[in-house]
Amino acid sequence: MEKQNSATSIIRTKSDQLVETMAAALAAMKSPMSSSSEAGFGGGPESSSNLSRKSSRRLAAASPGRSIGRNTHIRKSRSAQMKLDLDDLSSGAALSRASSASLGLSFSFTGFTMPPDDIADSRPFSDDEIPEDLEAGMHKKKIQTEPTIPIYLKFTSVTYKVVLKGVTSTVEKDILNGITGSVDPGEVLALMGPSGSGKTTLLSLLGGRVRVPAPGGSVTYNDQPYSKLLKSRIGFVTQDDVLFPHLTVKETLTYAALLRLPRTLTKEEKKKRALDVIYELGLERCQDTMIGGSFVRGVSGGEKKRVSIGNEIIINPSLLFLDEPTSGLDSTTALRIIDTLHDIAEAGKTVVTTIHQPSSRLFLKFNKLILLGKGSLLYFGQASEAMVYFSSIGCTPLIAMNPAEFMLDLANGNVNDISVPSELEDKVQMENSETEMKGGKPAPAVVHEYLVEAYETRVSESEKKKLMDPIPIDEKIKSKLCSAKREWGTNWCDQYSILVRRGLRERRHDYFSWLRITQVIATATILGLLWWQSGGNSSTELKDQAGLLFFIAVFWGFFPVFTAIFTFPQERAMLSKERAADMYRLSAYFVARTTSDLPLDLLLPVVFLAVVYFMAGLRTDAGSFFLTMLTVFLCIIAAQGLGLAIGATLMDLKRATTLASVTVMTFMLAGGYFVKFQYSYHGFATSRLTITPTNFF
Ligand SMILES: Nc1ncnc2c1ncn2[C@@H]1O[C@H](COP(=O)(O)OP(=O)(O)OP(=O)(O)O)[C@@H](O)[C@H]1O
Repeated sequence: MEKQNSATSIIRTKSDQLVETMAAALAAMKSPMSSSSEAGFGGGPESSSNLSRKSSRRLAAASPGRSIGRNTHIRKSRSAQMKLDLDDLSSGAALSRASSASLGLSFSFTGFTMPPDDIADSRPFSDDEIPEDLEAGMHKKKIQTEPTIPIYLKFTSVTYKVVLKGVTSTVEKDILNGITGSVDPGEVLALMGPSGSGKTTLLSLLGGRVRVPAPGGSVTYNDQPYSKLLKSRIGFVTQDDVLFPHLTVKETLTYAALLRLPRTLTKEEKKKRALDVIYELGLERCQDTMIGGSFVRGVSGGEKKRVSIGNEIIINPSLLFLDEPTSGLDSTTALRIIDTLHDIAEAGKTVVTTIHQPSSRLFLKFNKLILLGKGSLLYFGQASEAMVYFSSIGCTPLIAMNPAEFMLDLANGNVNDISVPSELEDKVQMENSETEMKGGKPAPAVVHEYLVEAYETRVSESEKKKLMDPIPIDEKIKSKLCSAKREWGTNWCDQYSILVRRGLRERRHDYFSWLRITQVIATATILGLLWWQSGGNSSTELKDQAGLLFFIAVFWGFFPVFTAIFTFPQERAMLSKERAADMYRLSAYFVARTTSDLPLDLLLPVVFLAVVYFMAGLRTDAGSFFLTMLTVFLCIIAAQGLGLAIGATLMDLKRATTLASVTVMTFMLAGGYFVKFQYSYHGFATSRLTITPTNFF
């Protein structure tokens, strides 16, 4: 009681809170071992789980109600600070929680309501005192998301192999060896492990992104196998941000909303949803900035990642998968993203994310954890109990370490600063050289084998049994997941028109690129000067004009084939991402992509011909000019169609380039033959050469 009173007095003023936080930091720094044990390190497994239970109780207490007003995250931070008690003061986690709460991105999926007393208490603080959240912005609005069907994800003994074809032989490579686990709505499951341990493969399998070859084991969603109907309930954020570089943040999210949201919503409502997501993810300050790419400077890495997340949460998915959402980001931005995920989960969604090397603050935010090593399961369970488990099998850190770092070291077989069980030490002494590394430590392979075996014998079976338990969900809701019809967000025509508009916006810079325009005008002018007023009736003059026509045919055969051939291979990643999310019909995409470039692709030849035709002094009547133009158009359409077809068939840049070269050579030959034909057909009878469709056919 006394403790509580003193805690209350401590939290009255802001400066007191700072002192408190500093005290916790000092305490944590002074005794690393003790603080580490409190945060869940080897020495104090109990305290680890206590701590995590405490923090989750706090989160649970904070969730109901969920009213979001101005400066939600400020309130959250104040509220979190106010809830510090003396027990927490001595713990490193108190510092972690206080700071994470004060930095945290408030997300209205969860909402956050301060008890009335807290609100009253918070008045003395002025908003000016709180530094503005520069990266994430302030979050003021609450997304009105419809309730989604909760999805319980279970996976048992998931195995996955690939066949590697060599020159002389084929080998099977095991990527995943019997991975079992589960995650419920409201939870965040983290898949952790060293590089190449199989995190992305497992995530892709769980997200239904890897279908061939069929994996072993079973993956169920509310006890049902994967079906295409789930696509609209699953959000999948890939490791690389697959976004159009020339669209702005707002355009990206608006087009996603227009294509993905159900027909029941009006266009205006869909646009509003996009804006809401922008505010929710703190992207309002960069909403009109281009995404950017290799050649265009755009939004920052953290903002790009948030746009990718926004692209998926816009559909209000029941299940959200993320592949390394924090890689390449600083720890504060990473923390904000994980906070966002946490908030999404609290709104009843199921979240699965891979993570490379989380800070201890991040690590504490995960509900469940899967630790993988070389494709095998080293741990599955509550993240807060992972340290308890490893200490129970005799592995504890010898120095203060971030729990994630400790586990990754273990998964890599690096036990330099880790105490290993006597059983493993004995093994090293008995078997000697092959199993022993420098300094008497066991070799990584031995450590890996020990960890896999330990998990198999101590935990695996009981976890598998737990997965047999029925999920606490109504049969009606369960059946709803399977009975729903696959529905497109919009009809074919709307999909077509949205894709055309999006294509025009994305490529507006290409169309009006001065480089391209200058290239065409400069070529036309040079040709015009070389063939300046070349008209005449002599055979030499006609041969001369034949050369010009050959050049025009090759130029307008070459140009479109090369641009068209790369169209589909270049958008391959985007196409597969969007098709995997059932955003539109394949036919709508192909027709839109094929036709959207055409008007602007036909504009340049008009400019080109207007310059060359009159400079070279070809036949000057309108009929001849327009027929020549029509012939060039037909040439372009044919070349473009061919280029698109090749690109679409191959979907591979390297092969497409080879085929493009072959096609261009063919065009050159065809152009040569065409001019030769013209020449011999007209002979010396015509005074001027003109390409006309009649001659062409
Ligand atoms: N189709 C494939 N063909 C050959 N090897 C593959 C294939 N898919 C995955 N692998 C291999 O499987 C292993 C696991 O790959 P995965 O991408 O899942 O690892 P990861 O844990 O996500 O790695 P990272 O953290 O570096 O992204 C790697 O060694 C990878 O080379």
